[in-house]
Amino acid sequence: MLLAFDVGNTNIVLGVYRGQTLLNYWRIATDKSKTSDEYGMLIHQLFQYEGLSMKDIDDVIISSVVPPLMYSLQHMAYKYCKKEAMVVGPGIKTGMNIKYDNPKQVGADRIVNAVAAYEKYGGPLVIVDFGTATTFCAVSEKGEYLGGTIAPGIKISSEALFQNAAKLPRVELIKPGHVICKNTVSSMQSGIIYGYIGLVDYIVKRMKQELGNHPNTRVIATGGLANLIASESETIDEVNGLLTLEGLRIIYERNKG
Ligand SMILES: Nc1ncnc2c1ncn2[C@@H]1O[C@H](COP(=O)(O)OP(=O)(O)O)[C@@H](O)[C@H]1O
Ligand SMILES: CC(C)(COP(=O)(O)O)[C@@H](O)C(=O)NCCC(=O)O
Ligand SMILES: [K+]
Repeated sequence: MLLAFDVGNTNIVLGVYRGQTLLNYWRIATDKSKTSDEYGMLIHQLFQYEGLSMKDIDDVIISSVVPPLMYSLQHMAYKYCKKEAMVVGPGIKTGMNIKYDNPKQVGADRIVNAVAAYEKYGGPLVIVDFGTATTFCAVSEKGEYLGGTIAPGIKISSEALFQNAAKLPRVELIKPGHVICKNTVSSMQSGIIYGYIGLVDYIVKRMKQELGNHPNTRVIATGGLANLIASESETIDEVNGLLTLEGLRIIYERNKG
């Protein structure tokens, strides 16, 4: 079995594959203060609950955009799975030509998403990942990673309103159904969610233009808050919440000894 980790700034998504089949996946909080033993025990319990054993893990792959957590997770893999983790980064074949000024600068999660989406849907592609930040990535018809856009995430945008304006409360991220709102909470919900739908559709439209208005450009959304926006966005074709785990499995296959 393969144990795959997608370490984001808010959540770690981990999944277990037997061959190409995803047996289970879980979402746990990203906590920079947790030790390798704490992660080991947490994962041990998640496994146990599903009748799985960490002793059956043959390989571990990690993609992370949170460098301070790498030591704990790598050490956890070593101690509890007896495996050296494969880490998405320099030296790993992704099969994708990265056209960033400095390819090492691109977040590993963005490349992993692009690999999975290109494998599944072909190019050209736009991938939108609604995480702590919202990232947009463009992939060419030939499968080159062309670059993209990084915007403040939905949750952190709404937290910023709450934290910086004394009379604005923390609000639940639900759609109020209209934009002429008659109270503070729905006015904020409208600004955050409908504002965000506008942001997404505008960036995607511009990205499609820069991709040459190719008629077959597909737009795939992923990440914790994808469904909230995708349901009213005019540009998102499909939500695939498991894109990052799928990309990790594919990259593992391309690099295993
Ligand atoms: N299933 C879910 N339903 C609603 N919100 C979610 C869900 N999963 C994650 N979130 C929220 O979505 C945001 C982004 O989550 P995630 O995609 O895990 O981010 P990251 O990859 O940056 O860790 C977070 O604010 C998180 O609280
Ligand atoms: C843009 C990100 C913060 C998104 O991370 P996430 O929201 O998934 O936690 C991450 O991909 C990152 O740190 N990227 C490095 C900068 C870049 O991609 O150009
Ligand atoms: K992510």
